[in-house]
Amino acid sequence: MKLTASDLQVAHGRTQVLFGVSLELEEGGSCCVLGRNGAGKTSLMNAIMGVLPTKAGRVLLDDREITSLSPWDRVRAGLGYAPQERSGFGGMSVLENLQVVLETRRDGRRSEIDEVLDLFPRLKPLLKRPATFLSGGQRQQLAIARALLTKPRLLLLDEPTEGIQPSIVAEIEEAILALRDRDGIGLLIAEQYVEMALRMAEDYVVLEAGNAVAAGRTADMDEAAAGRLLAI
Ligand SMILES: Nc1ncnc2c1ncn2[C@@H]1O[C@H](COP(=O)(O)OP(=O)(O)OP(=O)(O)O)[C@@H](O)[C@H]1O
Repeated sequence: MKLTASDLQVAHGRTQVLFGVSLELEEGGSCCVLGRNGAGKTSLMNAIMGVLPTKAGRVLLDDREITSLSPWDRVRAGLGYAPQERSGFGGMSVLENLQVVLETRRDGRRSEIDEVLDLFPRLKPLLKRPATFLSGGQRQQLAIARALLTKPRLLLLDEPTEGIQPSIVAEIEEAILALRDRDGIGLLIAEQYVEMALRMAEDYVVLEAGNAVAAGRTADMDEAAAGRLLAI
């Protein structure tokens, strides 16, 4: 499923935060949205998901315009989202958090929960634990697992390893790469660090103050120039 975002403009109240951002992601492709704090990465993800209204611009999945669809209809159209706040229901157990997502689908099979747990085995002994008592890394794994249970063809991940201890970061990266390379799921990843982008994505876009200021293939990235754009 191809994603096309063209000329997106987004405002929080009267403060405009995206000034016409475009990006394209081919079926099964992977793209990293790089930018320092406040550059607009989360706003871009939220606009693509329909969580945040757009002032102007369009979002297409293949040739279908989804700009006016609700977030839920975008999920049904094939987008999955693990947001930065790693939402989920804190008072509910890990298993219940997975079950409620599965139950939103008519064709959900119980075995799908086992499949996502195989990807994140660290969650297996924690199934009865309320989500609120998970560590940051475990909550991120739960957030990605929940997104996967919507059966996305394209997964949006907002800073999936931010603030997480290094040993779990490696596990999360490994799982994300398996989704890309084994399952062919497209990836759009918001990220602050160039090294992560180089490992996880074929394409990149750099946002600065709500504008896309550089883009290309990560293999051809001028790391020094990208680093300067991201330096505080
Ligand atoms: N709810 C809001 N109301 C007003 N301004 C907001 C709101 N959310 C974000 N902003 C502002 O919009 C701009 C872009 O924020 P956004 O969260 O999209 O950036 P980001 O690149 O994801 O940053 P971070 O890495 O800190 O998450 C920032 O200037 C931020 O202060």
